[in-house]
Amino acid sequence: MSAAVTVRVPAKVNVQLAVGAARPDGFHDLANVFLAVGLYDEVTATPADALRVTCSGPDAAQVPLDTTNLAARAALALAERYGVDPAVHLHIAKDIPVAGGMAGGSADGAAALVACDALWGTGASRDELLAICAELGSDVPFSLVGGAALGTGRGEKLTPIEVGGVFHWVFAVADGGLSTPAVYGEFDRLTAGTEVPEPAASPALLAALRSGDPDALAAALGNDLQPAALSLRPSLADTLAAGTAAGALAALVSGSGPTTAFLVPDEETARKTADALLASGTCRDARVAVSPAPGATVAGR
Ligand SMILES: C[C@](O)(CO)[C@H](O)COP(=O)(O)OP(=O)(O)OC[C@H]1O[C@@H](n2ccc(N)nc2=O)[C@H](O)[C@@H]1O
Ligand SMILES: Nc1ncnc2c1ncn2[C@@H]1O[C@H](COP(=O)(O)OP(=O)(O)OP(=O)(O)O)[C@@H](O)[C@H]1O
Repeated sequence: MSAAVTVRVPAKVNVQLAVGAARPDGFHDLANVFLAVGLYDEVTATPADALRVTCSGPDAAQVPLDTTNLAARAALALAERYGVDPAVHLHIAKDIPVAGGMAGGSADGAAALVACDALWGTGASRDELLAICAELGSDVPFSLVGGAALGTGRGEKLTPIEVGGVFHWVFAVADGGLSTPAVYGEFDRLTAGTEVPEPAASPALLAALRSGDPDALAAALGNDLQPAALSLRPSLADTLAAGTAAGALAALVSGSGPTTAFLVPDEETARKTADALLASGTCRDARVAVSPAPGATVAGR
């Protein structure tokens, strides 16, 4: 057995993000329908003299390498809970857009947790790992489980959702990121003085996922953070329009943005839509991916 563990972990898109009013703790109750998509980071954990994080990939310069990195925080949380020395080198091979609303940091947190658990033989149960994930961030538990799930509470309480087929997506990567707290703050500003309804999962959306029917899913997609992301980054409207004109069934902001997501009927339309988005000059990159994708999985050791 080699003394290194590599874990592959997917990005996510929120096919429904229903946001309630701000809670006293500053978080928002959600009905958050997560779908894991096949864009992956890989985290490799290797024994070392001290905790160290490195990162490779086109966006690596934007990733913090100190203990604010969610991968480092995951290793520290696991080590503390099981009385292990957290001396580990975590290398992140980053392919998920950074600060793009696709849970890239959360993915690395979940992957590091699974990798360190395997490396250290802590024997943590799935529920114990999920509890650590929830402490690290609202999106982290979903990065661990993957597939599709409804997240309630602040998004950390998961119920698996059945998906009856493969969905094809294009993701337009924007220049620069958007801060998740800033987008929730803008949601609060835009909804101030209005009655924000209790968030609830859409039965039509759940049925569309179950049936695997992309037209039905296109009709049911929704993101309550989209007006806030567009308010902070008005140019995203041009990206949404370019993807729709290129033949996407539906277009929406991915989570807190600024990545935009385009649901397309098949692989060929995905490639054409990605080409058209790039040619439109309204995004920095366009990535093709399928869903659902498996959660954090040991890929090699
Ligand atoms: C937008 C989404 O990506 C959709 O899945 C998530 O709701 C964000 O999840 P995340 O990045 O894991 O967020 P966390 O690290 O838990 O919280 C960061 C900040 O986002 C805001 N936040 C997050 C989750 C939530 N349900 N309500 C919130 O208001 C809070 O200001 C919080 O301080
Ligand atoms: N491993 C990591 N990879 C990327 N960013 C990280 C990581 N750890 C911490 N961060 C910090 O988190 C911020 C948000 O990055 P991330 O890529 O997770 O955003 P996001 O995809 O918009 O998150 P979410 O969709 O969960 O709201 C970054 O600007 C960075 O400072």
